[in-house]
Amino acid sequence: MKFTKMHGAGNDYIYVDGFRERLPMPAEQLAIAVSRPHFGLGSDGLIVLTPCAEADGRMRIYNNDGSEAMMCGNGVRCAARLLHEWGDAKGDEVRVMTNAGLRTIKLLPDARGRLTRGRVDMGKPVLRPADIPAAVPGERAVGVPLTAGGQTLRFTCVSMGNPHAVCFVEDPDQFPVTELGPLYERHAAFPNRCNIEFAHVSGPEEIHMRVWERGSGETLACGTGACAVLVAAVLNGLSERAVDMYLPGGQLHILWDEADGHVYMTGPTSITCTGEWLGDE
Ligand SMILES: N[C@@H](CCC[C@H](N)C(=O)O)C(=O)O
Repeated sequence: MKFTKMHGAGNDYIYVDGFRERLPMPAEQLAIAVSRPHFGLGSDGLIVLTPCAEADGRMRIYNNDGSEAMMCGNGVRCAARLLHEWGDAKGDEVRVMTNAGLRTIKLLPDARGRLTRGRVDMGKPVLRPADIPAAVPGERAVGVPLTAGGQTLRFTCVSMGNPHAVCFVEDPDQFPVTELGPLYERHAAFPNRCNIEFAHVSGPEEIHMRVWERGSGETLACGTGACAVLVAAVLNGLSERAVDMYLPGGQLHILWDEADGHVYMTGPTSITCTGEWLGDE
């Protein structure tokens, strides 16, 4: 099976061209196999692109534990670039169908004039707890206290196609993300588990964050997570509606547009390598 390894701000996936390649095993099993460091290729998960009548391609995303997610913000930029480079999408505006609906990506030139950057219309954030889903009372989950590991933290919950819970802390670099992340991922308030973000607003247009991803553990970046953090910051009156988001693997620009209520994410894509998976075990 031929593959492409890509990352967006350090969030790395194995991409399979399902237009022309056949998966050698069910995608859930393949995601676990290819993602394993040392024994596989090492990645945050697997992304499979296939034909779609209503878009330039369909994207399905699997975390490295084999669970399927609805959306991947960093992945959808990489998917758009691949569909463009493979010739399956004509022009620099690419439409990708995801389990969370259609996403449109405008490919943008980098400093060398190559179309490696992407601006994604991520749609409207979902704020009603029942739709996230988050089992908390009220119309919106803003600053809700949740207890895990003997301490109580306040979370703002947002779905960007997948569920996110955002906690504002003093210093994300020093925060025990790998200790508390897994406890909150599986907290009773989140019936489908949850992606957990720890963020610090360092200026009205600048936020630093780390993320514990549902099904993948701590990753270097999460696109839907960065969008959820901005929405949470605005809902808590902490930032402007457009910010530079700094993650351990890179930087994204996020805007929550007042006019149409959509969130727009702009960021990079990088191709690490292409190759052939033999899975000879
Ligand atoms: N890294 C992604 C999100 C991947 C899915 C997530 N772990 C989930 O299970 O919801 C992104 O860039 O958005």
